Order: sequence, then structure tokens, then C-alpha cells
Amino acid sequence: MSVEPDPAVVEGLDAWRGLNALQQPTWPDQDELARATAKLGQLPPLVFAGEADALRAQLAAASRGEAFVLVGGDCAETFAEATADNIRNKIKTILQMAVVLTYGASLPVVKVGRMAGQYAKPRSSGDETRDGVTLPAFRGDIVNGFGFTPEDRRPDPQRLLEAYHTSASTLNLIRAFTTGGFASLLRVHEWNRGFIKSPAYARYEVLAAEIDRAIRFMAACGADFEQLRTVDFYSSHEGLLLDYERPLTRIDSRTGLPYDCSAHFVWIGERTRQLDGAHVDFFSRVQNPIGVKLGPTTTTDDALALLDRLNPTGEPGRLTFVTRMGASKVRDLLPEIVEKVSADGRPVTWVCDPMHGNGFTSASGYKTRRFSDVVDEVAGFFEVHRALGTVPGGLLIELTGDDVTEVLGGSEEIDDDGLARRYETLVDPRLNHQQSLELAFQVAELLRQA
Ligand SMILES: O=C[C@H](O)[C@H](O)COP(=O)(O)O
Ligand SMILES: C=C(OP(=O)(O)O)C(=O)O
Repeated sequence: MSVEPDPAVVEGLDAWRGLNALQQPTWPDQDELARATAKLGQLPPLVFAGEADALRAQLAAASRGEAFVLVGGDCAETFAEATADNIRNKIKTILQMAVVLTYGASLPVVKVGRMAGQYAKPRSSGDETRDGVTLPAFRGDIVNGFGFTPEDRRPDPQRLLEAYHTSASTLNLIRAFTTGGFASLLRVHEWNRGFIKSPAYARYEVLAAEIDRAIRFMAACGADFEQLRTVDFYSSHEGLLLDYERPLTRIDSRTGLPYDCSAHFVWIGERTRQLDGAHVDFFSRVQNPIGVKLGPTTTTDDALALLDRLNPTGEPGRLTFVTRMGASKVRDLLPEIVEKVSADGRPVTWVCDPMHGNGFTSASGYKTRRFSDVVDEVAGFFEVHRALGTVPGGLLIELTGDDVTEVLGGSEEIDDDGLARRYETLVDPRLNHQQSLELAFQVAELLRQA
């Protein structure tokens, strides 16, 4: 039997339209937009509300220190790169990182892909000028094309539909990989195949051999491995483009309540978390677990007001604060926020994004980050939580399973000249496969200490 929604709840889902929505494109043709969003509203949901509830319970466990969350994937997914190889390599990288963390810290890892919907990007500037020509900035494949031509940069509502279909096929493959045997822990070695033989690769092989031995031992003792054959893997993205999120928000027939069925977990970005803005209003009305990015300008009052708006009843797992202060500031700025929010008593899951506070442009002109800063911000995050007796609940990382050269350092020692070798991101630099594994080993150590 399905529960009918309260009409006021349904009406409220459009209240954001009367508020200030930052970082939205200027769609040139409103009729075309209306046709595309109407079509989107008729298409099936991408995820089931019950799955979002299951993730909420796991995020709640992470807030208590009973699990650790790993969110990983591209800065900006692209339609062209939604290929089987790319998706498989990203999943393998996340599974490998999760195994390193689980084994190292004896904690379950909640695996969340920044995948199957991470197509919209906030930009510092609404346009871009090259050689005297000014065009709208690239806002992600869901809005416009990366090519620097007026045709490419024109916001095109058909892209909303293409984002939906590409997300659906990505999710389909994710589900096939994670439930069809590929992600079975009995194949822990296989996930390392095909990657370059690096120090992190070798270190992973040693760990995988230990896991194999432990599994053989347990098998000899008669253990049943059914649970090791599949993994729960969730999808997430920044809930930036409200013309996409709203049509994919559906009423759950079990409860009569709205869920944003574009992904299991959606977060509000640092640039769109205004208390009186459209994003906070919209996401306050959906039932999914929600994240909010907190950058270095966040005050404790901001954080407490966001808690009031997004989790007034203090439901465990509902609200994740993703802090991204920067390596040089995290130890100064994070303690007061964590202390005051913890004193409030309503639970929050604390996740560290060590990427977005550490970007800069290198001498050769590439947008980059230092691997050492990424590691340092994570270390600072753990130190702050340890000092306060609060729980460092997880990590959010921009990564790719490929051998790109976008972040400086790591054991490959990528330097400024090296960035040009394989710099492929369309917006922000990502850890490559090797750097991702290296980070996982370092975080496992921090978790063990914690
Ligand atoms: O991913 C984060 C932002 O979208 C990105 O850093 C903005 O980049 P910009 O400053 O090049 O616009
Ligand atoms: C834009 C992002 O981050 P932030 O909102 O923290 O800048 C992001 O995670 O892609």
C-alpha cells in the first residue's frame, strides 16, 4: 500500500524557485528547458529510496566511529569517458583503497562513488576569455561542452537528458561489478591487475597476499564467504544543478516523503551553501543523506545554522559536514567548528575533503595540488578530532583509476614539468591510481592510531 504525500510537502519542493540559486547556467531557451525537465520528470528514478536509507544508516555508523566513509571519483565526469574501462578502473581503485583501509584499521568502509552524476561544476567566473574572445565558462557536461566555441559553450538542456542516460548506464555497470562477482573479496589480487607496477602496487600485493592467506585459513575452518562476494556501493555527486535534481526528486511510496533519486548521497557545495539560498532550501526538503562542504570562511554560526536547517531533529546519518580548510589552516580553523557542533549534541558525520582547499596554479600554468598537502590536511583532520575526542568519519577524494599526472608529488615524484605528461582533467586535478593507493595506506595508519 502506498502512502500519499502531504500536498504542502510536494509544493515545498519548488520553493527554491523563488530563492537565489547560485551557479546555475543561463539557459538560452526556456521552452527547450521546460521540455527537457518534463521528460526528465517522467523517466525512472536512478536509485531507490530504501538504498538511500541504508546509506544513511551506514553514515550514522561512521559518525559513531563504527565505520569509515570513502567517497571517490572524478572532479567532473564526462559523457565521453563513461566507458567500461574507465568505470572499472575507478571502481577497482576505490575497492583497493577500501581494502587497504578495512584491513589496516579493522573498520568497515562505506564505499561511495563520486560517480554516475558528477557532471555539474561551480566556477569562479561565469565566463572565460581567451585571446580576446569571451564565452560562457564550462560548467560540466550536463550544461555545456568543453570546446572553446560558441556552439559548445551554449547551455543545452538536452544535456540534462544525456547526463541522466549516462548516469543510468554508469550505475548499471557499477551494480553489475559490485554485485556480480567482480568486487568479491576473493578476487582481491585481480583489482591490482592492469595498473602500473609502482611502490603502492607492490605494497598492495603484499597486503592482498595476507588477505588471501587469512581467507584460506578461514575457509579451512569452514567459514562461509557468501557476504564477501558482493559489496554495497553508493553513488553521489554535488547537487548543484537544480533543474536536474528537482525532476529526479520523487515521492517514496513507502513513506509519502520526497527523495532525490538522482543519487544516494548529494552534497551542497562550498559556493552554494547560503542559508537563505535555493540549495539549502531544496535539500532541506528531501530525505537523502546530505553533505555540505565547509571551507575556510565557515563560521561556527554557519555550521550550527546549517545543522538547524538540514537536520533539525538530529537524525543520525542525515548530515555530513565535508570540511575542506586547506592543509595550512585545518589545525587552526577546524577545532572551534567541531567543538561547537559536537556540543550541540545532534549527530554529524565528519568527512575530510583534502583536495579543494589545496589548489593552486603551478609555474607552468596547470591547476594542481601537492600530494603532500593532501596528506597533511588529512593528518590535521585526524589530529583535530583526536584532540577533541570526536570522530574522523571519512574522506572525499577526487581520483581516477588512470595514470594521469595532475597532482604534484607522491612516490612517482611528479614535478611541474611532469604535469604536462598526462594532464586530462577538465576542471580540477585528481589523484592518479598510485597516489590514491598511497593515500589509503597513510590513512589506514592514521585510523589505526585513532
Ligand atoms: O571543483 C571545484 C570547482 O568547481 C573548481 O575549483 C572551480 O574552478 P575554477 O576556479 O577554475 O572555476
Ligand atoms: C566544487 C567542489 O568542491 P567545493 O564545493 O568544496 O569547492 C567539488 O567537490 O567538486
